[in-house]
Amino acid sequence: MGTVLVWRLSGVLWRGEAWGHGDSAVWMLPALPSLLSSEGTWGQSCLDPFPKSQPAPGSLSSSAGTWGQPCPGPFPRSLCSIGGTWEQPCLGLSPRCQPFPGILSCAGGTWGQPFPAALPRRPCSSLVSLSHRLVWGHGDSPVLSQSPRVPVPQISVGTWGQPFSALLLSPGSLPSMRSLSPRSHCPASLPDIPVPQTVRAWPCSCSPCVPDCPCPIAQCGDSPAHQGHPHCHCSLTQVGACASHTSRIHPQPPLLHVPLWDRDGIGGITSQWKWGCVGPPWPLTPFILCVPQGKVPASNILASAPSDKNLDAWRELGCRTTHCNLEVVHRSTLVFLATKPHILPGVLEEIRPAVGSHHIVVSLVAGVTIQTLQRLLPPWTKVLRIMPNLPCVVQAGAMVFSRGNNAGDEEAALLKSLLSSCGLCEEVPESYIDIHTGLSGSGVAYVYLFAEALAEGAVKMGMPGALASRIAAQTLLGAAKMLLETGEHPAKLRGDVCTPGGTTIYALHQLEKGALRATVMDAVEAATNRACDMAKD
Ligand SMILES: NC(=O)C1=CN([C@@H]2O[C@H](COP(=O)(O)OP(=O)(O)OC[C@H]3O[C@@H](n4cnc5c(N)ncnc54)[C@H](O)[C@@H]3O)[C@@H](O)[C@H]2O)C=CC1
Ligand SMILES: O=C(O)[C@@H]1CCC=N1
Repeated sequence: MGTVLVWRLSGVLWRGEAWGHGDSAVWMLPALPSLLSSEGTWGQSCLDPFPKSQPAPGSLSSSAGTWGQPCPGPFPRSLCSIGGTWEQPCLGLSPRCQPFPGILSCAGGTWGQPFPAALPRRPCSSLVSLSHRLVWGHGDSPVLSQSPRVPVPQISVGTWGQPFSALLLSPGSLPSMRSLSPRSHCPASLPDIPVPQTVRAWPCSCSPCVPDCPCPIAQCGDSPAHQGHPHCHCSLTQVGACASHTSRIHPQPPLLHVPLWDRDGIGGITSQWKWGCVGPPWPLTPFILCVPQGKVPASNILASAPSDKNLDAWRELGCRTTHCNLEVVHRSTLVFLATKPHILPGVLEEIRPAVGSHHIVVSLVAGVTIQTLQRLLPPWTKVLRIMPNLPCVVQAGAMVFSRGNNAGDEEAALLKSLLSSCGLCEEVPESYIDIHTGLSGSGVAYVYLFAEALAEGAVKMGMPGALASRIAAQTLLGAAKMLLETGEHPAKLRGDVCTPGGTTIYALHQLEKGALRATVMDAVEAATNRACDMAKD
């Protein structure tokens, strides 16, 4: 339990209860909405440099002291996160704070227990929005289970590395731990999360050490993208030759030897292939997953979502479903991410500990860049980003995709081969993906609007609505088919329709007066910009 203390803050004397652990002693001031440390705010961006000594006698939680006891010595830079326990001095590198909220005790560790794996070294996050989740802030990571050893007096809403909210809950109002856990839906039989078991130097090529290495990323260790970079061929000997590398630690991918897939060459997928889909919209994803084409048996597809809303429809197709995202990752090798964009970071944080080097993760989430996906997933993850459109459902879709650092020709060819049955599928530079979203992913909706308007015009002139809709759709289909089959520019085909002085040119005149062309261009631009902006949200 914390100690009751009087503390001077900004010239005002406060009586508060002090408690804390990890990088900072924390002064919990009942009168204030946040947890304040003497040199900062709990959970806010770390002070840099971090104070090396405790600010006052009676402060808490040093490596040598215990919770709630005065600190007998200098404050350590941080408590242990690699190779030791929370309440022992750090044995290795320690991050100052975790950027990702909600990671459970650093991928598998428990409160007061040794951590099984290295933690990612990343800068502290700046002040960002609150997580929706309730967490215990502790040490370098939020912890979702109550420590039996440390009677933390309060829980607050927030996450490590992020500001705590004004709300402090009393112990009596604590929700049950089960409801706090993102894994609460997971079956008890779920295998252990395969966290990396070893920590050793990863072959790397910091430019000061190995200037001729083709790896383009200079800042080894500080850049997640560097770790396991496919173009990095330096040997461990070279790494060892570099004094500045000896202290660098890179996580290794989990040592899993799961057969990837049985196939007869690229694209010859057999029924062994295991697909997973986290956050499945209906009906787009199952059709992208080739269920109707029989490329992948429905029973090999496992989809997860928190509610049954969309899952019912998946089950009707014969797919398996679960409410546990981790289960999808555990049981699949190809994992599609298809949640709404704002949900995705939380989902990545949840599945991250289970992602191994055998997984191929394909995101179809609009606006979320490969860089973001790679940052939020382990450094060895093979990431691809794809943007489909709704007509994939009738095998007349238009898709583009790009690959991340670890995805090679094989993964790209595999994806293309599988998804080609849903329509056009092209690999493009990533910068085209947002444009494709504006042109085609969203573009389908503009065309539907146009189809609706065509039909309504006909209804206004006296045609029954159902017939008008069918004719409008057939008109669009035929016009699109001619574009594709003749290869002509649309302006040429439009000219072919216009009889001089006839009906079409009168209609086109009206459309030009309504600025149809400029409006549609504006629409594509708006959707593209929105996709770019979503990446920054
Ligand atoms: N609808 C379309 O035509 C296209 C959609 N997309 C992308 O597909 C994604 C889904 O879009 P919508 O069609 O609006 O989807 P939706 O709302 O139909 O589906 C989202 C799914 O995510 C599930 N979900 C919510 N929270 C979750 C969690 N924590 N874990 C796992 N699943 C969770 C929901 O239950 C739902 O099944 C978006 O990222 C969008 O950008 C991409 C291209 C086209
Ligand atoms: O409206 C959206 O954000 C998604 C992306 C493309 C189509 N629908």
